[in-house]
Amino acid sequence: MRLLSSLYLPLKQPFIRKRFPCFFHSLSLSSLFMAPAFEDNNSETLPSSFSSGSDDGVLHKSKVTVVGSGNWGSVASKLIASNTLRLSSFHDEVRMWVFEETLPSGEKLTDVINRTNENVKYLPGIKLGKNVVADPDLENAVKDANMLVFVTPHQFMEGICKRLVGKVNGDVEAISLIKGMEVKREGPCMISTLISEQLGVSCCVLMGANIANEIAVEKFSEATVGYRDNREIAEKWVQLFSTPYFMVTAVQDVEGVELCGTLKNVVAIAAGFVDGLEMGNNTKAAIMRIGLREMRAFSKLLFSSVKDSTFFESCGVADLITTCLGGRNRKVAEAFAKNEGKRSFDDLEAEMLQGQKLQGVSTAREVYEVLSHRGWLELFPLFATVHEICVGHLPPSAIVEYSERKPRLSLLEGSTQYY
Ligand SMILES: NC(=O)C1=CN([C@@H]2O[C@H](COP(=O)(O)OP(=O)(O)OC[C@H]3O[C@@H](n4cnc5c(N)ncnc54)[C@H](O)[C@@H]3O)[C@@H](O)[C@H]2O)C=CC1
Ligand SMILES: O=C(CO)COP(=O)(O)O
Repeated sequence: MRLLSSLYLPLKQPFIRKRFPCFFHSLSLSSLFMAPAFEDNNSETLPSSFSSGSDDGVLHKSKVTVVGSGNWGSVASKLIASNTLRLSSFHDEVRMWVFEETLPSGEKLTDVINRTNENVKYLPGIKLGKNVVADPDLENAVKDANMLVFVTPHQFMEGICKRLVGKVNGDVEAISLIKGMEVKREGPCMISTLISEQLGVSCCVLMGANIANEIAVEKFSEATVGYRDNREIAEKWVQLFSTPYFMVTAVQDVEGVELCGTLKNVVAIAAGFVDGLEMGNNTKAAIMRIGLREMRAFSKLLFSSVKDSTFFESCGVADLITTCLGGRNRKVAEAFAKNEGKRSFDDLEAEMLQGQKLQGVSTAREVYEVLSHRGWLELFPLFATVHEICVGHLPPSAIVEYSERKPRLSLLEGSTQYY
């Protein structure tokens, strides 16, 4: 923790010291040996307006609503709520929209969250902060907000956006924490684009190596905000999420950041197959390496603006690693392979995740649709094979057999055109 935090000292120190004096009291490590961490021009950490204390004397307070209350949605609400209490530029209250459900006790989830200050279903044992107010009414939850944080499983976002058309304030800024995409007749559509287009708002993204249960107990992690052109807004999102144990960096590459978060879930499914078949660490590392290459190639084919350096941020290689080691996609894919594909992902998801949702299986299907439609299947053997295994066209063991398909492999390995 001390070592990781010191990575940020040269740029973040003034702000962090001002806000969290106790945390930094004991930090005195020289950061000299960390210098390479700042050589990358793609990373833009907190700028001066942020570090000079922009919360002081601000006339207009921002009101935050979190749309979503699953595992990550609840942790995001906790992070945000700790900051809105501290920073005078935000209203204290954080409204959290809850997809209402009745618990086995007969009580409504929303009532229990508001009574106990805990999301007993999706994040049991963690206090969210007394200023988090659960609200089952979507329109009511967003009506006064000017900062909207979207964090639901991606398959529900189209419906949510439709319900919100014309219901959000004119001055709203949005951010998506959602890892996934939609595929429409016109082609792939990132969730941040869906939000922007449907609601007429600008939308940043926040992705990273962020297994929610670890952040819930305040274990150190990093995250990446991706923004399009408005750096001030990106600063505000960084401010809203940053804590001593959650270090946020902003990069000007929305598509790159969002595609990293989206595509790593497909690679995590592949890693789970490898684990289920007990193929060992070397095989898993090979899958991760090839997966990272396909992530980068796919992203750059879709958006030429995507930056290579984004793949070295938390949203890139770090998220890939953590998800392939400890994520839900990996875990359920492991069980799928152990059962030799005889039990469906839907079944296993319901049994193992108790209401939490996988994103990797549907993302593999969505990616496959894009690959088929554009004639790119041969270029992305890992992505294609993951989908074919998920739908039962290939056995889980095919996850390493694809490399024997010589034309595919030679394209993947030899091509400089796409990499
Ligand atoms: N859990 C994690 O560790 C992380 C998750 N994410 C991403 O965050 C996004 C949200 O995931 P989680 O918060 O973990 O959710 P989750 O998978 O824990 O929970 C599922 C959520 O979906 C809701 N839901 C069920 N049916 C619905 C419907 N018809 N309409 C709307 N909502 C419905 C449930 O009420 C619940 O809040 C996903 O894209 C995920 O990839 C990103 C980083 C970490
Ligand atoms: O996105 C995640 C970690 O950054 C969580 O991944 P899983 O959905 O596979 O748990």
